[in-house]
Amino acid sequence: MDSEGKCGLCGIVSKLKCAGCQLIYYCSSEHQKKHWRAKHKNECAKPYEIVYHSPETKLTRNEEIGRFFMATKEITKDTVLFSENPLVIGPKWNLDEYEQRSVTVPCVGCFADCCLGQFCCEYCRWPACKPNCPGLVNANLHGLECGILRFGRPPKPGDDPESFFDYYRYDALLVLKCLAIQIRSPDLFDQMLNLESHYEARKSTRYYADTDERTVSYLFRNFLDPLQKLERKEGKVVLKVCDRKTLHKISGILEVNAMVIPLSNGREICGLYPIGCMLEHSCMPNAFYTFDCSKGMKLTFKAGRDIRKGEHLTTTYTHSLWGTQLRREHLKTNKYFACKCNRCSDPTELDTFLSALRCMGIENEPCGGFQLPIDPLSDISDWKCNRCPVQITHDQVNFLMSKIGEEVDEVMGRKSSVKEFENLIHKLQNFLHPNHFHLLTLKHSLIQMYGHFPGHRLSELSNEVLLQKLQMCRDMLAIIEVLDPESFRLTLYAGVILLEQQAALVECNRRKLYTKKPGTESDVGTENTLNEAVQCLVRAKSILRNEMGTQQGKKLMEQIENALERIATASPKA
Ligand SMILES: C[S@@+](CC[C@H](N)C(=O)[O-])C[C@H]1O[C@@H](n2cnc3c(N)ncnc32)[C@H](O)[C@@H]1O
Repeated sequence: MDSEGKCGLCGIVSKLKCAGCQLIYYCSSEHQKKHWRAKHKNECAKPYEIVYHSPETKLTRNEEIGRFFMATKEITKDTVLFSENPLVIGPKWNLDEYEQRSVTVPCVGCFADCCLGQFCCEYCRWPACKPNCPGLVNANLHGLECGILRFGRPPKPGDDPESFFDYYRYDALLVLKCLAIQIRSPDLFDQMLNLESHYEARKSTRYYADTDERTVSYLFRNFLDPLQKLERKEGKVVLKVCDRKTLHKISGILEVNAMVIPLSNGREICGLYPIGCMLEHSCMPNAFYTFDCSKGMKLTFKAGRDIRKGEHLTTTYTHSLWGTQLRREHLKTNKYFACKCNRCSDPTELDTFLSALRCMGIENEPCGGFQLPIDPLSDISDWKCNRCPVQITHDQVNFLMSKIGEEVDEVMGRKSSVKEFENLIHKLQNFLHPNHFHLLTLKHSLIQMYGHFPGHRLSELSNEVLLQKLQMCRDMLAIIEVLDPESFRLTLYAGVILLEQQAALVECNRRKLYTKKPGTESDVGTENTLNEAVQCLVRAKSILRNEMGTQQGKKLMEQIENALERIATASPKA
């Protein structure tokens, strides 16, 4: 029987198919031509399609996920899925209190660090890195909002310093830039407003209240009210769409869709990519993206592993090394959905035990088992031991986790000593599974302190501590292998561990110290230790290949090359 499907343009059931991709049906060649010009020429032959849920396109509906990408054929690992230039880029829209009151701010032209009150754009007086920064006259950068910012009344030198922080709220700039898109292209503006904002759900949150004061009222008070006053006076309209609801909607769109772009100066900015943001979330995704800072922050999505026909293309919106409860809370609060992926659904998190707590047993007599959530997809689930009948309530788990979280943040947030890290790890091991994500965070720092901190250089470490460092590296890599089996997400994190593992192995070799063979109880000779060190570096080089656009990736690669050279020089046969 001939196959049939709904016409890509009008939805009538038809038999004629696009000869190129064999995926889209048409009722007539006229509709095929129209659809080709309007849309399909950009999609044909691509190994995926965007599945819409709008009534006009009559394609598969998925009310919960909304629009998403689906593979229309097999896709092999590393295939470039698409590249896209940003619709808009700008300073981060979500600054913490410290950032809101910093005198170092991003240049409005190029986002380089600059000092409040030093240089500025000669038209709107907003801070710039230098008076002739090329970004100031670039229509896609500062050109977008400069005309509106000129309506403001900036503070003058000698004014109360508070008035500078209050006036130059650069976290509101991205919202203003998005609003200004309508001046350049009403179509692009409509496309932007068509992105998901979760406007209704967001209305009852504290983000809405914060945005109302910090961004919406601020923009009207300083720039948009004066602009609208002039529009009324002169009978001309610059911004056809300019109301509080639209600004809130744009804020929601940024919250749900904007991507964070790390710059080489260490600063982070945000970009909106209307195609890129269509990928749905999974805590075990199959695709990843990189930014090319030399090409206007062009985004490129690639397949992280082989993807089967019919699979949704997925990326991660949250932190892969957080435990399930934290990831799900983050997604719920910031992206307004409850993740139900395989990893979230499994109490053991794919046997990593990343969130597991030690069971205290009956009458504080530990049974050796671990407490895991009974229903990991419920926000109020109680937990039960995987060995004895003891259960603990959701409130007890929450209380313990928030106390532990505070202690970890406190130690991580300042220049803590090796001893302080060691002590906290020692203490938390009484409550948490050795793989618990809080312990991983602390151990990832500690392995970088062992070998580098004064008094703890490699040659100064005792044999016991050196072997401990090696073991921590091996344990962490084993977890990463489960959470990122194809090595495309946790690459910098893993690269650092591999480099440290290599350093520990080289030192073991120098001391003629035998190490445990991974996964067994037997020891490994020293010549194998050096081989293992080289393998670590080779693996690190391979997994870092997609990080070469980042400053951190380049720096790490340089350290890896140097380490390889050192080993080759010291032992030409290794
Ligand atoms: C960046 S947008 C993705 C595009 C969106 N689906 C659309 O139609 O505009 C993120 C939103 O998509 C939905 N979403 C993404 N991944 C999801 C998932 N795994 N489960 C449920 N909803 C998801 C949520 O509504 C989320 O706030």
